[in-house]
Amino acid sequence: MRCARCLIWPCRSCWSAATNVSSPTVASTTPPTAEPRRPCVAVALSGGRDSTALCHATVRAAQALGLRVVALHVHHGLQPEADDWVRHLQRQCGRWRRAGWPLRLRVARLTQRPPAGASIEAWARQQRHQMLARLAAEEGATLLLLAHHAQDQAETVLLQALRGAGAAGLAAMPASVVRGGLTWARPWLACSPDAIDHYVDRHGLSHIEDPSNRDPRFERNRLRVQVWPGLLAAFPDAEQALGTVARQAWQAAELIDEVAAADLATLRSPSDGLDQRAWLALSPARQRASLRRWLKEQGAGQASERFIERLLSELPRARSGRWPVDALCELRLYRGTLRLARLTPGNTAATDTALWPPTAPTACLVLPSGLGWVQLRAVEEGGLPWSRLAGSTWRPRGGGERFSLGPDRPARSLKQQFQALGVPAWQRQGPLLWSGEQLLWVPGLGVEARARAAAGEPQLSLRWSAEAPDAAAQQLE
Ligand SMILES: Nc1ncnc2c1ncn2[C@@H]1O[C@H](COP(=O)(O)OP(=O)(O)OP(=O)(O)O)[C@@H](O)[C@H]1O
Repeated sequence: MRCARCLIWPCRSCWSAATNVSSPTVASTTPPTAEPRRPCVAVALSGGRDSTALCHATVRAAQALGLRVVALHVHHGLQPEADDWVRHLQRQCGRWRRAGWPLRLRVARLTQRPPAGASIEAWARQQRHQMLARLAAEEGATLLLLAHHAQDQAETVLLQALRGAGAAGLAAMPASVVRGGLTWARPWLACSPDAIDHYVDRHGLSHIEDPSNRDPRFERNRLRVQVWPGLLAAFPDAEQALGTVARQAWQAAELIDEVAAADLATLRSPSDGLDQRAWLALSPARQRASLRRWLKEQGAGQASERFIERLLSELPRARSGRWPVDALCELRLYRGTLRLARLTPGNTAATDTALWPPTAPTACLVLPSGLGWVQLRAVEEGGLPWSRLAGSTWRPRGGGERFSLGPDRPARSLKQQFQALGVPAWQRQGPLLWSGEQLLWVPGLGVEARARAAAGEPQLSLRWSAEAPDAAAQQLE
């Protein structure tokens, strides 16, 4: 029997190491099922080709090893075909179970909807991961398998590179990571999709085709359809080479993090702030790394490259100051110590003022209340007057708003105008800019006719996006 590291068929020692299970009597929690208490492996099963193959291979191996398998499927409630997929999985898993295989299917349906302005892809991923972790815990599984393969990994490296990511982003998806007691593993991360195809054909496996995998609104699909075939034709080894980039970036990221941790041990003030003088004594590379790690430890998330560079240029001369990190927190320098201040709902006004209205035309700004990001650019005509920004506010679409495309054109509903201009659905979800009760600007439609700047007046154009243009590296997918 081949081992998981050699792909497709796992061996007893791999399962034992990954599940941390040394004897069949050990199971972490009581499963809500009448199954005998055998160690349990969970497989994240979308129903697509790869996870179907992984589930099939896992159950075959598990049967020989005396393990039980639970296939976890998350119904996002976003696509009309999703109910059919569940029925397909129930039939398929039912057949395998009747054949005596130690398999059980758990399906969970998400009841929440993505908030207005959020990236649907990122929201679905985050919700799916939460749900998978919960179901795995309920089933007593300490190992969860995902079916990403070498091409998925290569695509992730490329996408991260195109976002300008550093080592942590280029490290792409880890082959295995432990979170909250659950090991998330990708046993096929070095496996080519052709090998999976071959496996699917050999075992005559049926699987679903998710039409959203071809939707060009998603950057991964554009890369897969428009770029990947040409790239492989010109560089046949691209998949392996990009996999190597990921592994090397992972090692580099680990090293950077270790150095940062050691530096932080000497930089931290007694109140968990950052000592400005000690920090300034470091080399710029170590300043960057320690600042990033400290911000992450403080709960500020992954700081953007732009933000770190700004601090590196401004902190050496600063005696005091405030730097907004995002809508929820800001960095404050006072008496030589940097601290992260969390802006609670009671004092978010401070954040809003810090972030909006902006003072420079080239900024990329995070909007308050998770409404996304906006980029500004000075323009000569057809823009919004700078003077209109004072006192302006962002609000999600409420329904009933009317918008006029030109001075002599009638005001019509946003839906009609979006349709008239062929604005894609994802752009219609952005927030609207208001001045009191006057609508100023709408993503995809632009400046409202009555708000447009006169010739010669200083003016700007706006561009909205749900995600930060240099979005932070996603470690899980
Ligand atoms: N709805 C879901 N429920 C459970 N697991 C999922 C779901 N969607 C994705 N996954 C897991 O995440 C992996 C990667 O997701 P991705 O969206 O790239 O795959 P897919 O195109 O939906 O299907 P597949 O990888 O099975 O061909 C899947 O292989 C699967 O293990």
